[in-house]
Amino acid sequence: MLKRKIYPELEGKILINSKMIGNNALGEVTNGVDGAIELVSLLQVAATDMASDPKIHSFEEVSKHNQTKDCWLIISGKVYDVTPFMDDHPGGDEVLLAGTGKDATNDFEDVGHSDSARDMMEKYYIGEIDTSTVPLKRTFVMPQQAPYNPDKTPEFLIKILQFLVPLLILGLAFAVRYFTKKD
Ligand code: HEM
Repeated sequence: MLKRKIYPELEGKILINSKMIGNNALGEVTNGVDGAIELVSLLQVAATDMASDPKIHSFEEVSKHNQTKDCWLIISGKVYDVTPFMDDHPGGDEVLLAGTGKDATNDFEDVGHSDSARDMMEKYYIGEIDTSTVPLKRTFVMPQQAPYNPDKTPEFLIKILQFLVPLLILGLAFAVRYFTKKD
């Protein structure tokens, strides 16, 4: 018969992607067959809990964490608290800070992060983003074309001058000729 044992010390610190962390807990549990079975069920419960009940954060809440000492990022619908990673990020803390207050997925993907960088993210995962609270991306709107200007005054004036100026020159030429002939 199975002897059920409870491991309160395991609570909240056992699972990250099916890998157990915490040596004490692992040692204690694997010492006995009963314990191992219990551990499996504990892990299953924890895994189910984690999978079915991630914390949902609103965009507004996440956006408030926008400092070096308190920095949350939204990447691919997930929320990461990268505060402990600020000093160690190979790309520097400034790019991480610049990724706050928005969906940083494109920033993250544009860099072409390695698989090990992606594995690392699990460490900082703190929940999902409530997508309905994320403001729509600002899309480029073509500026309205300047309305057609029906006022053709300058063009009209130029056309008249183009016609009048040669006439004036011609008139002047005739006048000069006329007066010089008289002399
Ligand atoms: C949880 C989030 C993040 C993690 C765990 C992470 C991790 C890493 C790691 C491990 C590298 C080294 C290269 C590699 O292995 O790919 C790296 C490089 C880099 N990261 Fe991140 N990163 C994160 C978010 C971001 C974000 C949001 C940006 C914004 C643009 C960014 C920008 C960069 C840049 C520019 C480099 C290149 C550094 C270089 O090669 O000169 N990272 N990141």
